[in-house]
Amino acid sequence: MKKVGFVGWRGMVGSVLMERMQEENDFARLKGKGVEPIFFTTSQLGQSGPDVGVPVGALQDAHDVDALREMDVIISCQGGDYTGKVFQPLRDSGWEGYWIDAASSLRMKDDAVVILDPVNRDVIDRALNDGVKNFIGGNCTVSLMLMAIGGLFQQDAVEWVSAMTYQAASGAGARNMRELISQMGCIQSNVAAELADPASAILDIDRKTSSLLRSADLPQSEFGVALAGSLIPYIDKELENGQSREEWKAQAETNKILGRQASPVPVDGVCVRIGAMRCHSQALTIKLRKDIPMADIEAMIAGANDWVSVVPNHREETIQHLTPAAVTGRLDVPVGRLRKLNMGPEYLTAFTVGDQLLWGAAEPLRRMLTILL
Ligand SMILES: NC(=O)C1=CN([C@@H]2O[C@H](COP(=O)(O)OP(=O)(O)OC[C@H]3O[C@@H](n4cnc5c(N)ncnc54)[C@H](OP(=O)(O)O)[C@@H]3O)[C@@H](O)[C@H]2O)C=CC1
Ligand SMILES: N[C@@H](CC(=O)OP(=O)(O)O)C(=O)O
Repeated sequence: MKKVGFVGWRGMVGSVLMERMQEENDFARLKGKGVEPIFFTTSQLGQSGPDVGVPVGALQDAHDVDALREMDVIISCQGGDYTGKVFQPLRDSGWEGYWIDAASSLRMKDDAVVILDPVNRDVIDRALNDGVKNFIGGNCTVSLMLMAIGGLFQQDAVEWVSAMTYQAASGAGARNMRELISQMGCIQSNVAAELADPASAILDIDRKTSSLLRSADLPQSEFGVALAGSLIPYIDKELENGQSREEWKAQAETNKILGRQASPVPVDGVCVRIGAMRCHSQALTIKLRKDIPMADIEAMIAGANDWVSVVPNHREETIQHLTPAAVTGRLDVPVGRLRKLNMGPEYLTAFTVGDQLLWGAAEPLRRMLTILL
């Protein structure tokens, strides 16, 4: 009997993975194929495993290399620190199973493939043929950009892309999502009396709110500053070249996913945290290699995979279908605001929204497991 080990299954990304696997009946399918799921923990050793519709044993120790060595496949949503501690000792012990990971630590290693199968199934299949054993989920923003405009890359129509992002609180973690809502609540309650009085002066409301946004009274232990009523134009660590690490990932991971590191397409922009819950949005400026008619561009984009759709570039359709509120919790990746820019017929703009916990994190891992088993 084959064994799949799950680590990090109760965290935010792991919970979405569990939800998706149950929605798709994956555990029953795996059971039918003689595959046993084993659940690991870093903090709840011996407690009962989750209810996933098939019997699972007690939780095992996620740091026990001997227990991990029994697995044919390990899927980790536990985070980069865990991968840093466990992955190499496990490989050094001679373990030859498949390692599937949500964390970024191993993404750029030569013996790892960044997985996004609707976009790079060919790269994944080649790697499997070549005996590659490490399959790592991509950065959420990059994966969602490629789900959206992968069709243009498929046709080699893209000379460069600039992605200006609007990233949700969930990308920073569960505690940050809670803090965003707490900030919103705090802002509202600070001016509740004025809001209840239609005669109150808007500039008084604004003054009180602005002062709260800059004060220590606003909950900000996670973000360090206000996100609600504001934004944060910096995500991840600072690099010496002036990019944030999140911005650096755009070109590095896009080209690795596409298997074109030898002739990379330049991708760059500014990554910004905004007060959305779990959908990342991106405004893209795309320099095409040549002038392509809009109808052909829309067909290339819409035909690339089963989840992308083109939203007509009209106000009503846009505000109904191209927002985090509309897309959250769904696998759909709408792309809209498509038009040529004043700069010339090779300059295309687009706006896209995607759930960063689904295609941005859990779904590529789930599908990789399905490819393997
Ligand atoms: N957040 C995101 O948007 C994305 C994250 N990733 C990557 O995925 C990895 C995991 O991220 P994320 O899911 O946000 O991490 P979480 O912090 O939500 O979960 C990580 C681990 O924390 C432990 N934990 C401790 N207390 C709790 C609690 N109360 N509820 C749930 N879990 C708890 C769990 O381990 P245990 O059960 O062993 O105690 C859990 O597996 C990271 O490497 C991240 O970089 C990748 C793409 C997007
Ligand atoms: N950095 C992303 C989330 C994330 O975890 O990215 P990565 O998997 O590349 O570390 C964000 O904040 O939105």
